[in-house]
Amino acid sequence: MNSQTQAILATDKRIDGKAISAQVLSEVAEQVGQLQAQGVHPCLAVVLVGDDPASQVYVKNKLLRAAEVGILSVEHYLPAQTSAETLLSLIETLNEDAKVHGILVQLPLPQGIDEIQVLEAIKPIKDVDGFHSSNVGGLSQGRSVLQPCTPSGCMRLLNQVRADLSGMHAVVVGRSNIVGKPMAALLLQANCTVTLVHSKSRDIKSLCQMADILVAAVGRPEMIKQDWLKPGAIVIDVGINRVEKEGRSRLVGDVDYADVLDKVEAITPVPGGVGPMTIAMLMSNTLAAAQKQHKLLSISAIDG
Ligand SMILES: Nc1nc(=O)c2c([nH]1)NC[C@@H]1CN(c3ccc(C(=O)N[C@@H](CCC(=O)O)C(=O)O)cc3)C=[N+]21
Repeated sequence: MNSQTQAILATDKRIDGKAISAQVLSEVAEQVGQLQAQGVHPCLAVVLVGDDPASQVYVKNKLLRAAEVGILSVEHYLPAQTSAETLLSLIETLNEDAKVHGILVQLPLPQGIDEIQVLEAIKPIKDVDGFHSSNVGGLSQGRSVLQPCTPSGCMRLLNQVRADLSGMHAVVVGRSNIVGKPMAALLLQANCTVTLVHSKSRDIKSLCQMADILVAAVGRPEMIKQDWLKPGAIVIDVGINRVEKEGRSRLVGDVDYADVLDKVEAITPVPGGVGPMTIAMLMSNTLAAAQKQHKLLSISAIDG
């Protein structure tokens, strides 16, 4: 095999999150256009507390994507010392503002603010992150509710490789409320056998070796190597780790991409995999929230 063929084969295995997110965004843009024609202008409110530089970059990217698909946005930047009362009263104002369809409070919040209390204050129908207990519970019951963006983006990427995931063994590494737990719920809904692995699990490596689908969401740079995988596994890498390599700052995932590439059927790169999908699903959720608030979408289970 010459190196060019090898390169093409290698690219074939790469699940192109950038391209797939562009597809999602163009579908969203089209539907936003239809809503606008009916006089509804979908609008996302983004709240950022404090001055974490990574959060500022993420928020900026979200606002750029919103503008591209025709979703309006309002930004609220609050200082790190903001009290819980001030933040809660802003959320109340946004809840009551009929022009605002989606509310996103960027995480993590500064220390001293109770994250759960803040997320619970957002009206479930405007909860485009899917973090309110009503949406978390609805997801676990298999109802059609607003779903967390990163896991739903991962499902979209998986469905690009296989339309039907029934009976596959999915191993999710990491049990966060934002990724691991909702990811397990979505995979279960797609009829996978699901193993949720975490820091207290015994023999993590051999659990990973059982995976037809491996979802890595632990935040440990390049932890997963070739010998952790079953041949032909499908790998979704949620990790975004900034590391110093050859004197430069680079982003790497939780999976050692170069090491595992030969062994997998398909794998998401970092960057250009799950990250762009997360933002695309946020736009899709904002559209769905606007449709629902104007009774143009019959998601029976999302209520005010
Ligand atoms: N309430 C809330 N909702 C979130 O969805 C949320 C959050 N808080 N806090 C932080 C995390 C992280 N997150 C990312 C979104 C896009 C990329 C992304 O687009 N990444 C690019 C690279 C970006 C870069 O170069 O840094 C990529 O992977 O290709 C990454 C990370 C959303 N989050």
